[in-house]
Amino acid sequence: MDYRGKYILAPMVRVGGLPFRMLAAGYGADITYGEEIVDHKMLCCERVENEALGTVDFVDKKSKDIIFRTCDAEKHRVVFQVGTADAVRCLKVANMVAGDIAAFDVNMGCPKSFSTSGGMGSALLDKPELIHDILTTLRRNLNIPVTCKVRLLKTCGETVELSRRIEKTGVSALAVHGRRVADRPRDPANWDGIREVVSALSIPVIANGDVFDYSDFQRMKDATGASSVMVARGAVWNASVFRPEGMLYWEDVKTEYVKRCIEWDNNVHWTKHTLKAMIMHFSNVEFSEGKALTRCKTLAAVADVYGLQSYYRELDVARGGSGLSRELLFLT
Ligand SMILES: Cc1cc2nc3c(=O)[nH]c(=O)nc-3n(C[C@H](O)[C@H](O)[C@H](O)COP(=O)(O)O)c2cc1C
Repeated sequence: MDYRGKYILAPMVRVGGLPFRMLAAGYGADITYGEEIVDHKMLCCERVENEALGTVDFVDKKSKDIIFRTCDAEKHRVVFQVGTADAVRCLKVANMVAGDIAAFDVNMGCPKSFSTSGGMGSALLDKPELIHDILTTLRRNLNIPVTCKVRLLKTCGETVELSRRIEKTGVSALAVHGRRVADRPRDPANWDGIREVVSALSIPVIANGDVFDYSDFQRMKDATGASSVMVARGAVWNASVFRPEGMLYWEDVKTEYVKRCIEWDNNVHWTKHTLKAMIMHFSNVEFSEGKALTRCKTLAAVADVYGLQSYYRELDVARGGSGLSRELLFLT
């Protein structure tokens, strides 16, 4: 995987499933990260080849929930992001997925308590020895690129020092979210802070924070000197942010997203969550569309809200009545 000159879909919990990644890639995303998945959760999974859908699924052995779904078409660009605080567990997860992905990333930036309370996410930023242990273990044992994603530390000097230590582990790239742990999403991302890291390192740096428009990708590259640029919220609000020709109307992008969810038989709860995140930016989930979505219990019902019931049925028939048709049985 070459990390230079790439426009990248950021990891996003409950958003970055296969349908959203394929949607973003269709609009031009070069690399697409999956959502962070905690190592313990992955270790309860088994790898299943889903012939009806043409996907590889990592399925929880007990609940049968699909924890990670991918497919051949994205194998060269999908990055699996793990939440971990332990090198051995992390390597076990990496070995499970390495044959199905392009690169393996460790989340060192999440400030949410569900992550930090387990010593994961941004809690790792205070533990450079553990970071070293995790990254060198992965590097020694994997044949695919290993990367990590961090936030800025309290001072520029601290961020640069940690970034240099990370570089020494042999990672292929470092993603830097230009906010500190205490910053809120509404606080402006500190592009100058990212530039300091870029100046100090030789490996590609992926700059992240406050890209909302296609022109922002180049603006951020120019301002930071970063090799590549990553976008999160801008992509949720309109995944066609990756289109060089300009963004498409957000309602049309939303309908395309529903089609991708039907195509890849997405979990209905995740589908609704992402659609609501899209709606919230431009409108209000208390309006009729949001209320109709809240009532949906199946993907077929979501398809109905967006006038895609025949699309849903066509795909189901084409698959000879697989996972989708099972869902329809519940409806009748
Ligand atoms: C809905 C949502 C979910 C996120 N989940 C993750 C995640 O799983 N892993 C991660 O490293 N960062 C996660 N983030 C942080 C983003 O990847 C990104 O660093 C942050 O939103 C800043 O980029 P932006 O200004 O383009 O939104 C998430 C952000 C959002 C909005």
